[in-house]
Amino acid sequence: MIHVENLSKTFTDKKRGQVLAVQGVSLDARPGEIFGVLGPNGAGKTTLLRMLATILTPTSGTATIGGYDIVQEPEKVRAQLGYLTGSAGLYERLTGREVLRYFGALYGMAPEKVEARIGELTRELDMGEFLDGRCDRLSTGQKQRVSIARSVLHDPPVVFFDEPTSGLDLMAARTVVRYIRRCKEQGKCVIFSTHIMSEVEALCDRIAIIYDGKVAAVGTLAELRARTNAEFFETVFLRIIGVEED
Ligand SMILES: Nc1ncnc2c1ncn2[C@@H]1O[C@H](COP(=O)(O)OP(=O)(O)OP(=O)(O)O)[C@@H](O)[C@H]1O
Repeated sequence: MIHVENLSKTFTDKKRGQVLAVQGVSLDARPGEIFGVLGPNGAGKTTLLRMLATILTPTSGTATIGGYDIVQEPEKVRAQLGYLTGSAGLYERLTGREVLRYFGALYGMAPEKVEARIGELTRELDMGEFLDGRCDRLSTGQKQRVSIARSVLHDPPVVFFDEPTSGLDLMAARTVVRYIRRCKEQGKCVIFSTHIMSEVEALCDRIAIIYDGKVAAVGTLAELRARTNAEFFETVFLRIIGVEED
């Protein structure tokens, strides 16, 4: 479903000069798989996802989503994709339901289809109590659920969740994690970026550890444990990125 080959992105920064944010990343992810992208701050996770979502143009390399090339066929790629970013703002004066209806129209969905999806997502994300409240009065966790609903409203086969639980309390994070599992059950290909080890352990079928813009390792949890001869996932991670443990 996702095929990435030797993808790189270099930024030119006034102060830092050339920033090699992503360097020669190759990976594949399949339908029904939760693929974790794990790495420390600044590793290049967001840049990688933004290239795949056709928001940034790669400096070199190629990638396809559902068989469509991210540079040649960006509209087709976007139709296959739901993308939840940390910075997604909601329209404060609208209710959650109004936001979803508005985005349904932007996605070009028929109104009946939009209403049916809103019903489904209200159940799946437990939004019944607050969907008709104005967005500026919602809690952080409630806003996040509306943002998730907005990003998957068109029922895309591929979803990217970029640090979806960041800033959420335990209960709100659990709702999001449950929804990510549900996406997998529905056969979607889920790319999940985080630096929270416990979420990776609980959720991901396979994991790419990104460090300094490169894939330092990719595999199942069991494969990564065997490769590093470690059980505790923090130790696995530190050994892969070559940092000595205390
Ligand atoms: N527009 C830009 N111009 C210059 N440098 C950038 C730009 N966007 C990102 N970078 C740099 O590219 C590198 C990778 O950043 P990126 O945001 O992809 O990392 P990340 O793994 O998502 O980190 P975090 O977990 O902090 O979100 C960093 O050094 C960052 O400062």
